[in-house]
Amino acid sequence: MQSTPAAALDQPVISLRGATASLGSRPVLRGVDLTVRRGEVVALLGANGSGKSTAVRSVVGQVPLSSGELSLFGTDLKQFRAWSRIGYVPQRTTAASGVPATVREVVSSGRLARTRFGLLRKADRAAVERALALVDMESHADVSVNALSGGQHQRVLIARALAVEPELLIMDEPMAGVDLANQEVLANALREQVKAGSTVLLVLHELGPLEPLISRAVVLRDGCVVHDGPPPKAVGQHALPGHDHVHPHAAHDAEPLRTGLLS
Ligand SMILES: Nc1ncnc2c1ncn2[C@@H]1O[C@H](COP(=O)(O)OP(=O)(O)OP(=O)(O)O)[C@@H](O)[C@H]1O
Repeated sequence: MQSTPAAALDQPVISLRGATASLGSRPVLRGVDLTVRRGEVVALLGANGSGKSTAVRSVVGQVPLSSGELSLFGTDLKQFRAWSRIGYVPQRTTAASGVPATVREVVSSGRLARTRFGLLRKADRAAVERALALVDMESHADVSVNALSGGQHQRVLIARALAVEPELLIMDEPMAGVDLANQEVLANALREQVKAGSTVLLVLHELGPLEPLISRAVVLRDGCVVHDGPPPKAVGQHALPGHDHVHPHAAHDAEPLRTGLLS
């Protein structure tokens, strides 16, 4: 990870203020405020279509805001160039690009943002090996990505994002379609990253094995933030799939907090 001047440590890593964005003619973000501070692990939750992916895609500059403000590491998006400080794992993709490539080659491609002229030096190669080890894929390093299972693809994509040694890791539904054994490997990899001081923003459908790592949850509904605080605990009947969540701190007569977390 790069060293950061002390003054910059106080700046939020992500500051999104009053963000609005549309896809086609559809308003998808309708005034979203999202702050992620250094060392936090923030889960972005909400029902299908509530705007979670759009929010993180706007954070990484893939969806332009129609209005509002976004700064990364204290720098306005328009001036921000330090993309190698951010590792991004998009939603539902595979590590295979159609071009024959090994696991190590795909993970190495994640390191290119840190290199000059695309040349991997010793430290770069070491970072690639560390990333492979974090997701427990060293033994598959020379295997073609075309021969991997869905869960292994996800591990390779996460290793590709980790190879850049990001200060901020953004992952969009990293556990989607991943079996339990692979989920455990990913949860361990994330735990190591958090221990090393990374800041993390995760889009999640349910907290699952990542729950112990989450410091704060932001819940979206119809493109608006409806909760920003402690992660909701799915308990009893509400832990069953299909149930809306009731927040444990809500007043007795309060409306249930419908996160869509488990729907
Ligand atoms: N290219 C597009 N053009 C128009 N509408 C879109 C486009 N992509 C997504 N949408 C719509 O924008 C809304 C928000 O989508 P988004 O993917 O951000 O939601 P999400 O909360 O991440 O959902 P999911 O949990 O299903 O991934 C959805 O209603 C979706 O149908």
